[in-house]
Amino acid sequence: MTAGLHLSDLTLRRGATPVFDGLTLSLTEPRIGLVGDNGAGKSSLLRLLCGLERPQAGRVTVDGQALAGAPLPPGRIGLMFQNPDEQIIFPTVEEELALGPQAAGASRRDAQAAAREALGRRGLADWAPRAIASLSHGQRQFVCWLALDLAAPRVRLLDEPYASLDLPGQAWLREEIRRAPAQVLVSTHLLDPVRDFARVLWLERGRVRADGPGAEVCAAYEADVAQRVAGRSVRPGA
Ligand SMILES: Nc1ncnc2c1ncn2[C@@H]1O[C@H](COP(=O)(O)OP(=O)(O)OP(=O)(O)O)[C@@H](O)[C@H]1O
Repeated sequence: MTAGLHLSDLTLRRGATPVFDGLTLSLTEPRIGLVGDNGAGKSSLLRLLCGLERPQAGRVTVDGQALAGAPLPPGRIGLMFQNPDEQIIFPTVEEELALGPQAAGASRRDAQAAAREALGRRGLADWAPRAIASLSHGQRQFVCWLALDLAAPRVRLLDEPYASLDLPGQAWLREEIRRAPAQVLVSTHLLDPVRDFARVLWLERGRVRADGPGAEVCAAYEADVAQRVAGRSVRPGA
């Protein structure tokens, strides 16, 4: 088995818009960051890696198994969506968190107990019966992370998980990611959470502009943005 995520010669188009054209990557490091401007292709890459998006050409394998065709065994790979409302399907926190353990074979009762235990361990016991609709956007992002943690896939893909989190929430999630017994890929516009990652990819219009240690790649991206700002050549989603 070839452990990790491998993309070979991948082409993705959306209508007339080319997103990736012949992208080849091997992603095996335990922590990988994805940075880049709006529209660079970060979400598309994560969606391809978990099979939510099908390429027009090329191949994606997860731990040696091709994504096309049969679904992956449960527990292999999971996505924390950029928008929590696209991820959450149940009306209460406890029900949502119980989904992962139930899918892995736990009884409803044991799954709900696991959900309460996970919340209690984090000082959030009172969240169990709460209606999702009563939570803020950032609080829903916590729920999405906890749901992924309880589902415990070997690979976790996080799409802008810091987007709505306050400073304590960002610190909390960084620590959760640090301790997670899984390979974690994080797409983010906040660079600090990935600066110390062994590997960060800077995507630019569907291509890898830089690939290397987080500190170096983040500094290069910041320098490029500073140069564009100084040259008045910034525009949204460049
Ligand atoms: N639903 C869609 N329909 C058509 N084109 C899309 C759709 N979603 C994204 N795209 C296009 O695909 C390309 C890659 O978008 P993607 O969402 O992957 O970028 P991103 O790097 O995640 O951006 P952001 O930082 O804004 O989340 C862009 O050109 C974008 O306009």
